[in-house]
Amino acid sequence: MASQPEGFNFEQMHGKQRVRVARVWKNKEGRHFFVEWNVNISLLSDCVNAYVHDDNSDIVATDTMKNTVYVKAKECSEQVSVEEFAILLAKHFTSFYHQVTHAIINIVEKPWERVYIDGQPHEHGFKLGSEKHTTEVILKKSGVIQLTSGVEGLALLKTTKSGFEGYIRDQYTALPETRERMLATEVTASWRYAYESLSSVPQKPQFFTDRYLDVKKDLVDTFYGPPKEGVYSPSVQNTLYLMAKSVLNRFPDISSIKLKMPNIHFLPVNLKNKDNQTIVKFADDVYLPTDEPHGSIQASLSRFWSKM
Ligand SMILES: O=c1[nH]c(=O)c2[nH]c(=O)[nH]c2[nH]1
Repeated sequence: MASQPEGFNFEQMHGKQRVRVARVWKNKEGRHFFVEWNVNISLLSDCVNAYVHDDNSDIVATDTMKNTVYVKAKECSEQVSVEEFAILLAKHFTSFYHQVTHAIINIVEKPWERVYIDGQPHEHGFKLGSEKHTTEVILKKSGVIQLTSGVEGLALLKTTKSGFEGYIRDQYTALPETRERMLATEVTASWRYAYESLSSVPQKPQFFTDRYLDVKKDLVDTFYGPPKEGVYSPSVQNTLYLMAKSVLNRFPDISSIKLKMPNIHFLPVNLKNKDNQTIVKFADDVYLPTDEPHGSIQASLSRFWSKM
């Protein structure tokens, strides 16, 4: 929220970060459903008087914001997706408080998954998976919405069908060109939905959870290619682009996608002993895994116009 106290340009917002909540739902058959969320709230309201004077009368206390997360979780009698929960919080803050003009809600869902015992789904047992489902909702009082979903920590690796050739070679270059290498990354993706107003957001229960799983599958399938033959990657850049393009081609209600794909290096191992005899000669088999330094490659792709 921008304002001009005492002739200055001034921007401010306040909120509560890292509000952790877990919620259990039980169906009639006795099956339990479980989520754990880490919620970040930022509210924009005209509370310049709190900064400039000692007048807090326009402030929603951040402690109140924290309590609201638990009240709203309690009120969700049916299971909701992380996107739906972010939207209902944003709706609450922008409608309940006349002072609040915008709400920004970010949530990261911890990847608890139902456990399977001897192939059978457990009724109330969960284990921690790997990648995390994220969302961001920016809602204005008018109902104008920006809805983004994403995935964090999606670790992917393939042991062949990757190379890197034809790059600038100069006196600083040591890297040999190759058509045979390991390709490993940890994808962070966020995609923006084209829904522009609260009233156009799909209401179907679990719509956004299904969409999250479908987008993730599309990203993963494009990275690997078909199970038998795979697909050759000439660079992380090209693979990233194909992944982003595939998502936009498949999902008309997604208007843009941003991908971060660090190039996590596995270094070939070649070892000589003290007498200069080779004891390990690399043949695309023994690697030194590293996590730093790593290449950092990121891009975003968006439509010129919405397909919806
Ligand atoms: O796919 C790659 N992209 C790069 O930009 C790069 N740079 C590098 O050293 N190795 C690679 N690999």
